[in-house]
Amino acid sequence: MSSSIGKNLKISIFGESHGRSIGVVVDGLPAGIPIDREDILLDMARRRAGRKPGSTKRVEADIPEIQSGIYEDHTTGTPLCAVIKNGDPHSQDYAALAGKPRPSHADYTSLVKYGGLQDLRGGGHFSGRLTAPLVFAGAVARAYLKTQGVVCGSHIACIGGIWDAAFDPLNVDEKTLARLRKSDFPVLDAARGREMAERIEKARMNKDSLGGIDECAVVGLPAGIGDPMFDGMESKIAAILFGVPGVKGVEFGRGFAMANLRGSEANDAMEMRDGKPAFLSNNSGGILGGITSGAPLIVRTCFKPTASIAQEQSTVDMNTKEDCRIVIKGRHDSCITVRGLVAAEAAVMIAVADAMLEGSKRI
Ligand SMILES: Cc1cc2nc3c(=O)[nH]c(=O)nc-3n(C[C@H](O)[C@H](O)[C@H](O)COP(=O)(O)O)c2cc1C
Ligand SMILES: C=C(O[C@@H]1CC(C(=O)O)=C[C@@H](OP(=O)(O)O)[C@H]1O)C(=O)O
Repeated sequence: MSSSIGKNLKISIFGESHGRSIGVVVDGLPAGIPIDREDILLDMARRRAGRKPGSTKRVEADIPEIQSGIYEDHTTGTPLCAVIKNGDPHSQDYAALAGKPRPSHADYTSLVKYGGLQDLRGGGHFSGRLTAPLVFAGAVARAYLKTQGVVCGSHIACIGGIWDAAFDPLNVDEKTLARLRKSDFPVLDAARGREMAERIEKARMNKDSLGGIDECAVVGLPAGIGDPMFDGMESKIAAILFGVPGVKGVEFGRGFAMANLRGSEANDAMEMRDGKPAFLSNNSGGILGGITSGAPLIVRTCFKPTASIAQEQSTVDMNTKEDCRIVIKGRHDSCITVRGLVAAEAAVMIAVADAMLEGSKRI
């Protein structure tokens, strides 16, 4: 099933952007995970549209209504279902777009696949709105990871050519991760953050959009989590990340920059420190052979510029089979990277929790 994923922690996301509601079923959670409602709501609020730079003006409460799986603030061990209402759809914004695919949204491909039977309002099931239930599932995964001493956080690494400082890949400070989680525009260097926000506003004024990169770190992971080949940490994480709408690239550690390094520069040398193996660098991003090394896991996610821009654009009329021009009305993010960060972080936490819930491979 395309909107379901996971081996040990299974998630299944349902709904359409302008339907009655969206939601998720999370299965495979152990019983007894303490669930702090406020902490879940913090992640929901971080993703929610609003006054964040680059955000759509669509106003949704994004309060998950728990249907099952949590009792007296603990997981019960049975399937957890949460439903999130859609309260503010403006479906009339999409009426003029019927049969005229927005360039670089999923309109064309979904029309071809479903023959026009798909719900095109607000992008339907393809909408970034579906990351609200993903973020809920991620927040539950966060609660499980907390019981294991594992913490995850992110910052905006790059928007519109402006780069934030990078995480120190060997030593990601948990206090910094906590601070970033409380910020509407999480960056390590505030001045760079202001420049990014200005670029987003400039793009919006020019009826345009911007892409960007988010950097996520997972700390406290023991060495030895994950599996080789197709169930490796990179595969698991990337599989969920590429399910987030707008994601076009994922890299771990030094990622694509590794292409231009020598082995002597790229290798993460080791030494014994206080009787334990330790790394002198972390270019591998905490993963070797698909298995965690014990160094922080570092993953960067590239979001494309939002497809729905306000400029007039060329497309085709699928009904008349003629070229045409469209002007997209409605409320759109001018930079997905800002709110997408929370969805990317959720994807990483779900994948890591899935791997941690795998049984031991040794007697
Ligand atoms: C949080 C979030 C918000 C998004 N907001 C918009 C938006 O307002 N307008 C838009 O055209 N695309 C938006 N997107 C991206 C589209 O949903 C996405 O580009 C589209 O479904 C096609 O999928 P693809 O880009 O992965 O191929 C958003 C994505 C996310 C994760
Ligand atoms: C609703 C959300 O984001 C939406 C994601 C989105 C898209 O095409 O992905 C398009 C817009 O939808 P609409 O046209 O209905 O306003 C965004 O507002 C949300 O994140 O909660």
